[in-house]
Amino acid sequence: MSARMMEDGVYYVGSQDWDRQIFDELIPLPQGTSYNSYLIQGRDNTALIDTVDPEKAHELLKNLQELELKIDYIVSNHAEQDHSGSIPLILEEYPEAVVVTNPKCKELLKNFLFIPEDKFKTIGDGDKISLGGKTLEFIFTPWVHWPDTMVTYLEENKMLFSCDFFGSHMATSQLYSHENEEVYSAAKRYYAELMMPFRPTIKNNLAKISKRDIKTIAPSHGPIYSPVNEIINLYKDWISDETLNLVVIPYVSMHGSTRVMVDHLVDSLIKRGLVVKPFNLGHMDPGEFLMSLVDASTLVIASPTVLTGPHPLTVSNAYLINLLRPKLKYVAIMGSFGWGSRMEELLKGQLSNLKVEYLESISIKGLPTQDDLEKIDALADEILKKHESS
Ligand SMILES: Cc1cc2nc3c(=O)[nH]c(=O)nc-3n(C[C@H](O)[C@H](O)[C@H](O)COP(=O)(O)O)c2cc1C
Repeated sequence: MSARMMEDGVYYVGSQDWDRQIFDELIPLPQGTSYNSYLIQGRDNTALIDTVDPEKAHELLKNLQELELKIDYIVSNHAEQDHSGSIPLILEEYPEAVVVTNPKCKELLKNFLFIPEDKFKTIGDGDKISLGGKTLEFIFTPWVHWPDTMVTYLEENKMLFSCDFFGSHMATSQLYSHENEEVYSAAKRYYAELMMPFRPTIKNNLAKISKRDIKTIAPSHGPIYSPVNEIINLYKDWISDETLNLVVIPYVSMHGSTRVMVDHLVDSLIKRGLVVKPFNLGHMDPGEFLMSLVDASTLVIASPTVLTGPHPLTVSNAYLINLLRPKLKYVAIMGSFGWGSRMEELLKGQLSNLKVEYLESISIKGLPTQDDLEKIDALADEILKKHESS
């Protein structure tokens, strides 16, 4: 994508990555992604806000060359390489530029990219730099999602350059959220995959940045938000303690017995008026699964026993759930085994970060009998009771 003027003296100079399919070797990208970089031209000085993934450095450079401007400052909001990785190249091309960042980000940039000490201008929380008619304020937002994360506020334009905060993985020719409503679902996916563990710090930092009058939020991935109310309200909702009347059931079944249990539970919950989302861990979109955990009240993990413990797919997903710390209220474990199992004990040990109430587990030898199915109905009754009371 070529450089695009957003407002007088503010340009989009980033890159759309239409082809990228996976991020961090972990997160599938059904809509690609973008690395957003912005150029702000003041009367006296020019600042580049973040760069792009090194894979796309040539596009950033082309966009900057089109504009034929000098660069005095490269503001680095966050040291992760998808934003900072092209800084060394930009420093080579624009040797007069200095990297403006906070002390934590500076240390990381030195470690990741070998940027020399004399290339930095270190700023503190709330510090400002005037470019001449354009004033940049730096607001530290630690742990959204790394210790170094900060945002940059352009006072005159009421624009917040939020880096990963409010980001979405989406390649699109439509630069603004009002042109592409899909951004809100992509932003929820991004929140679920990256931001969910940082709910408490997001809460504080949202309050901190909300003290500014913000007309536009320009993140470093995905479309730009203008107006900003909808994304801010969605974030408030996601980080709140409120959960929905939703039961999420990740399951695995090798020979069908656990599957019979899951199918019965799904029917039983639907009959009781609950919303249910089953996910076959062997065939699911992990992003959809994690999005469902943003709002769910109850998680029921269903797995057969394999070599005394849960199936390895269950183990890896339980590990991820524990890291992401969704705001679940209730968890139940169920599954089929052959002769002896430690699945319940091992899974509970894996989920130690979750502040949840455990409902009674259901372990069944082989294929469920009529009695076993009644136990599953009793679990559905219990879930309904819990949801009604909370
Ligand atoms: C590779 C493998 C290892 C197993 N290990 C155990 C075990 O350690 N303990 C046990 O009780 N059952 C074990 N089983 C038996 C399964 O737990 C049992 O067949 C169960 O009913 C499978 O549920 P499913 O039909 O949902 O796959 C094992 C099965 C397989 C295929």
